[in-house]
This record gives sequence, C-alpha cells and structure tokens, in this order.
Amino acid sequence: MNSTRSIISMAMRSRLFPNPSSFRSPPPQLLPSIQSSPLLTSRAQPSPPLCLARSPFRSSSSCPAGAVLGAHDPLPMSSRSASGEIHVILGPMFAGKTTALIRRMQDEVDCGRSVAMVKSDRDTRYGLDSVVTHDGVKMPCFALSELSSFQDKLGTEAYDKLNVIGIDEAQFFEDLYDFCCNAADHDGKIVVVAGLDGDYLRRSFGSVLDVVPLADSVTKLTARCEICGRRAFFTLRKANETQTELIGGADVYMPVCRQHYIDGQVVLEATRTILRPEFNPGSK
Ligand SMILES: Nc1ncnc2c1ncn2[C@@H]1O[C@H](COP(=O)(O)OP(=O)(O)O)[C@@H](O)[C@H]1O
Ligand SMILES: Cc1cn([C@H]2C[C@H](O)[C@@H](COP(=O)(O)O)O2)c(=O)[nH]c1=O
Repeated sequence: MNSTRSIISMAMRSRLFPNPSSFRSPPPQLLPSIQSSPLLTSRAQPSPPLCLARSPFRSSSSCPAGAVLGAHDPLPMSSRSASGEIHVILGPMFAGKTTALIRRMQDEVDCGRSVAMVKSDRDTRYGLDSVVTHDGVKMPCFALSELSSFQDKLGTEAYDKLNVIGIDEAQFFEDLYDFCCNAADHDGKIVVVAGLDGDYLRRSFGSVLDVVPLADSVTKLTARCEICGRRAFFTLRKANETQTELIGGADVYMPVCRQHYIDGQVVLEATRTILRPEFNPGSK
C-alpha cells in the first residue's frame, strides 16, 4: 500500500503541483454561529472551579478516567435547558471539527455544566480513551460502537446529571438520529455533534446530514487545500482502497479545494487503473 501511495503522490504532484508546496490549516476559527452562541452568553453564570466530576465510573475499566467533566453538583434545574439543543459541526477532514468540539465542551465545563464526550470505537487511531485532534489536543471520552449503549455505560444517575454530550466521528454512528432526538427532545441534553458530511467520493456519510433538520445550529468548517492553499471543502483519499470506511490521517487523506478534488480524482483513477494486475503482469 505504501508503494501505491507514493505512486499516487508522485503522479499527483507531477500533474498538479508544478511548484509543490504544502499547506496546513491555521488553527481553526470558530464560525460566528458557535462563537456568538446564545448558549454561551445568555445562560452563562459564574463558573464554579473546573473539576472532574465524581463519576461513579472513574474507577471502572469501561470508563476512561475523567470522561465525565464538569461541576461536582449538577446545575439547578432552572439554569438547565428545558428542551435540549442540538448543534452540528461538519466539514472535511483537517477542518478543525474536533478542535471546535473540544473547545465547545471546555466552554460548557467553564460555565459549570457537566459534560461527556463520545467517539466511535471504530476510530482506533489514537487509542480509545480520548478524542484527539490532528495536532494532538486531547479530551477523555467514551468509545462506543453505538450510541444506544451510552446511557448504560454511564449509568442512569450520571446520565441524569449530565448537561452536555459531545459526539465526535459522528459519521460512524448508525443510531445518531434517534440518539440526538431522544437526548435533546426527551432528556433535555445539549448535544454537540462533529463529523464528516461527505466521504472521499463526496457522498453523504453515515447519518450526519440526517440530523441537520433536528439542529439548532449547523456549522460547516473548511480546511486548507494541501495543493494550493485555498479553502478546502472536500477530502481526497490518496490510497487505492475503495471501501467507504478506511480509518486514517494525513497518510491516507488530504483536504482539497474543488479544482484539486476534480483533478485529483482523475489522477487517482488513472493510477488505480495502471496498478491493476493486468497492467502489471510482473507484479505478482
Ligand atoms: N493537511 C493536513 N495534514 C495534517 N494536519 C493538518 C492538515 N491541515 C490541518 N492540519 C491540522 O489539523 C488541525 C485540525 O485538526 P482536527 O480538529 O482534528 O480536524 P478534524 O476533526 O476536522 O479532522 C489543524 O489545526 C491543523 O493543525
Ligand atoms: C473521507 C473519509 C474518512 N474516513 C475516516 C478517516 C478518519 O479515520 C475519519 C475522519 O476523521 P477526522 O476526525 O474527520 O479527521 O474518517 C473514512 O472512513 N472514509 C472516508 O471516505
């Protein structure tokens, strides 16, 4: 697979980058819908000291230490959301979705709310006990195969006290819609969802777009095109694999603008054709 990637990289660079240069996104800026969220201002109150909640699960092997963060005591009911909220953060890889999610959760902790982060256990890139950004910022989390197991994992008492639930890698949760609906509409939770809106072929990925009609706010973040530095809306897969799910980082994917997505797909298709065994009789 490494040789495939280097062939693809070479092909793309020779065709697409007469003057190759690499671009990295600056630290992502939160868009106004999140920065100026009434959630953070209208219900803000003097922050109790930041602390790890005394979760009954802190010593349990199934719950990472500190996966529930926030106030020791839940906020009084009057200061909690009566009907819950759903906020969705979308975009390609490297757009800063996880960064924005962690910041949002930290803001909620600073406002005295009790928060918990969840990610899919399919994403094993950095272990299962933390959500980690591409530049290494971490927050403890629960890694689950399905969101329906969250309440059991946490326990009813802890779930009832929880104000905010963050969900990273939301594209991997098939029960995202039902979970968000129940958590916000029925249980009064604030749910912040971060995930890919599209896969490497720009098809809708998992159920992320299905929760848009449920959402109070939707923020689409952009990355920086690795080829030209313009805004990147899409994720290009550099590897030869064609299945929808392929866990990976910068070794397998790059953020690209529209032009370089189109050019890149042409090169990748040509490269995949060249790599087929019938073109390489001696390669077996
Ligand atoms: N092409 C890239 N390759 C590796 N890291 C990148 C690239 N572009 C941006 N980054 C880094 O990734 C960070 C965003 O990471 P993260 O929040 O995990 O994004 P996302 O969750 O949207 O994939 C940026 O602040 C930047 O430091
Ligand atoms: C485009 C695309 C991505 N994936 C995988 C690759 C990563 O493991 C995650 C996305 O992580 P990030 O936090 O948004 O950087 O999804 C995939 O399986 N299939 C795809 O098409």
